[in-house]
Amino acid sequence: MEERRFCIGYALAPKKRHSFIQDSLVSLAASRGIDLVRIDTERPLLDQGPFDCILHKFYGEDWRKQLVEFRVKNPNAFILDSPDSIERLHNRISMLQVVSELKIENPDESFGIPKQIVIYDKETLFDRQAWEGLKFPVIAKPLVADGSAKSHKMALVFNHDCLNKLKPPIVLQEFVNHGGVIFKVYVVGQYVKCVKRKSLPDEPEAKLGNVDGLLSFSQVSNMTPREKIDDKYYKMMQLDDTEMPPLSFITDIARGLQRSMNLNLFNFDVIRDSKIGTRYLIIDINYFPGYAKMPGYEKVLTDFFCDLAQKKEALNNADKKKDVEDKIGCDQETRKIGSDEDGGGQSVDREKKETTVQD
Ligand SMILES: Nc1ncnc2c1ncn2[C@@H]1O[C@H](COP(=O)(O)OP(=O)(O)OP(=O)(O)O)[C@@H](O)[C@H]1O
Ligand SMILES: O=P(O)(O)O[C@H]1[C@H](OP(=O)(O)O)[C@@H](OP(=O)(O)O)[C@@H](O)[C@@H](O)[C@@H]1OP(=O)(O)O
Ligand SMILES: [Mg+2]
Ligand SMILES: [Mg+2]
Repeated sequence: MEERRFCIGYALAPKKRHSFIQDSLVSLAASRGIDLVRIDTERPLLDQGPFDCILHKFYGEDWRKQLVEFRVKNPNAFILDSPDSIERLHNRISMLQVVSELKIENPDESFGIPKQIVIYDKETLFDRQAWEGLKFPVIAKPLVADGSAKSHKMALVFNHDCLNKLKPPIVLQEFVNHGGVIFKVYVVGQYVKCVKRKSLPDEPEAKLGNVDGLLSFSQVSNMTPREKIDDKYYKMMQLDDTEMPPLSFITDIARGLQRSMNLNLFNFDVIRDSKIGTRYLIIDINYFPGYAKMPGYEKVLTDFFCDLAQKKEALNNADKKKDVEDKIGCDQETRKIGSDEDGGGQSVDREKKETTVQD
């Protein structure tokens, strides 16, 4: 009998394609019956395939429409992840709202988000009342987090004097001292992996020198050594000495977020408050992050794809069984109704299948 293969079409921007689709991943997946096939986003999706699953980090109205059409034609295929679920991560307020709504019972650790406000216009930026309760330094982050270079442009703000340089809409988030180390938690379906990365130093104003009230930066944890804000500081930093957060606590948060956001592929950034060593703050959530930086990413992703293949198989089998049952049911009905034409030709109203994968 011919081997049944599971075909995943991927639609990724060039940068992501180069980092994620590595030979090591493609060959491991292929050896376990999974084919990774590039989707040509310049051509209609429905002209390509067939695909059992679509993996995408690609935006735009046209792409959304194409996914809707694909879903109608392929109700048993998976779309990772649903554009509606991803959408929430494109706004830094809605992104962290899910964290605030999350309830996790844990006697030893607590979690939340830093104090923050959203500013839509210059006028409000200078309105001291709007700042009430917010302490300097703050980090100004673009409200929109759509993956553009602009959306990663941050600024550390130390006082009111340089507010003119900020461009709303922005989120102003209190800077929390956290020992210069950030925890990145990668989620792939049920899999959760927490790693350490370098971050901004505690008391940045003192550590980074005279910074004129405002210091701009972008993607600190991705920086190459040449770009680091203060190389001496990073040399001094002993990343290895930093204790990891309790894994079960992090896993609980990851699973909670996954459930409420209905996403399979994301990561989130966590910092530990230096003042309250058991308090963790979630500062960022990213859709389809740089998984290739995760140790052993090929196996993790391949295992996840294999799980999908099994789920798809189960769906197909359930459909086949239903078809047989319907056919039998239908034949009996036809026999009962006799010559009633409508009775025999009824189509089955199929249960709407979710394209995201939940256990
Ligand atoms: N409230 C905060 N307190 C202290 N440091 C922070 C805070 N918010 C952000 N940072 C630092 O700034 C960096 C960038 O912030 P953030 O993660 O929100 O930006 P991003 O551009 O969305 O990052 P990514 O590349 O992970 O998508 C963080 O990795 C962390 O080092
Ligand atoms: O490749 P992309 O453009 O998707 O970049 C993503 C980047 O992954 P990369 O390592 O592949 O650059 C991620 O890094 P890690 O959190 O894993 O460190 C994170 O910075 C995301 O925010 C970026 O997504 P964006 O916010 O820009 O959509
Ligand atoms: Mg981040
Ligand atoms: Mg981000």
